[in-house]
Amino acid sequence: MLTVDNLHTYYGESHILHDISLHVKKGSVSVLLGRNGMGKTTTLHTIMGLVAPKEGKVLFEGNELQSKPSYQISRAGIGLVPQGRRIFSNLTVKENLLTTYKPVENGWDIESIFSMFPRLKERQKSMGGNLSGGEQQMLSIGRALMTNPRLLLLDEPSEGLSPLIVSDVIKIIKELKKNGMSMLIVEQNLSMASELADYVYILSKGAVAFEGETEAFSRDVKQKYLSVT
Ligand SMILES: Nc1ncnc2c1ncn2[C@@H]1O[C@H](COP(=O)(O)OP(=O)(O)OP(=O)(O)O)[C@@H](O)[C@H]1O
Repeated sequence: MLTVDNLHTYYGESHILHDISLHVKKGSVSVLLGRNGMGKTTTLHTIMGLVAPKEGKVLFEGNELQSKPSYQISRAGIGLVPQGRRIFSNLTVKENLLTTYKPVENGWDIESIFSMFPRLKERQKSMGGNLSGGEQQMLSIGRALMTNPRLLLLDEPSEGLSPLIVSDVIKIIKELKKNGMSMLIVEQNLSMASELADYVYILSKGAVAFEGETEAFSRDVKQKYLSVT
C-alpha cells in the first residue's frame, strides 16, 4: 500500500534522512522506532508532504506522491495524527472534527466518530484546550479519521499519557486495525510498539538500522539501538 524508496530529506544544508526505504502492507501496522532525533518525525513529514525530499519516492497505492503538497496527499487517502496532538484549542471538539471532514460513502462521519469515542461525544461542546491529554489524543485520532484515510500515520500517540490512557489508545489502534486500517506508527513506548506492530523499523542517524517481523526484534537489537537494558 505504501512504499518509501531511497528517501533523502534535508533541512537546509543538514542531511537528515539517508536513503530510507520502508513498506506498509495493506491492513498491517508498521512501527518506526529509534532514539530522539533519529529522523522518525521527519520520515512521517516527508511522506505527508510537509517536507519535500531531495531524492527518493513515496508511492501510495501505486501513485507517486513525493512532489505533491500535503493537502493533495491527504486527499489521496493518507491521514496524520501529529506529535503533540495539535488540536485547535479555541474550537470545540465537534468543530475540531468538522475542520477535516471529507465525506466518503460508508466512511467515517461525526456519528461514527462519536460512537468509537463516546468521551468525545460527551465533550463535544467543550473547547479543545480544556480537554485532558488523553481526550486530546482521541480527538487528534478522530480528526485524522474524519479525512477518511486508508493509511494512518501516527506520531508518538502514547507521548505524555498515563499507562491507563496508553492502554485506551492501544485498544483504539487495535480496533482500527481489526477494521482494516493500515498504519505507520512512530513510537518510543517499546511495549506498545511490540503489542501493535506486524513489522518494525529502527532508525538510527536518519537511516534504517534494523527491520524485521516483530518476533525478530531481539533483545540485542533493542539494546543496541534503543537504550534498553
Ligand atoms: N525544522 C527543522 N529544521 C532543522 N532541523 C530539524 C528540524 N526538525 C528536526 N530537525 C532535526 O532533524 C533531526 C531529526 O529530527 P526528527 O524530529 O525527525 O527526529 P525524531 O526521531 O522524530 O525525534 P523525536 O523523538 O525527538 O521527535 C534532528 O537532529 C532534529 O534536530
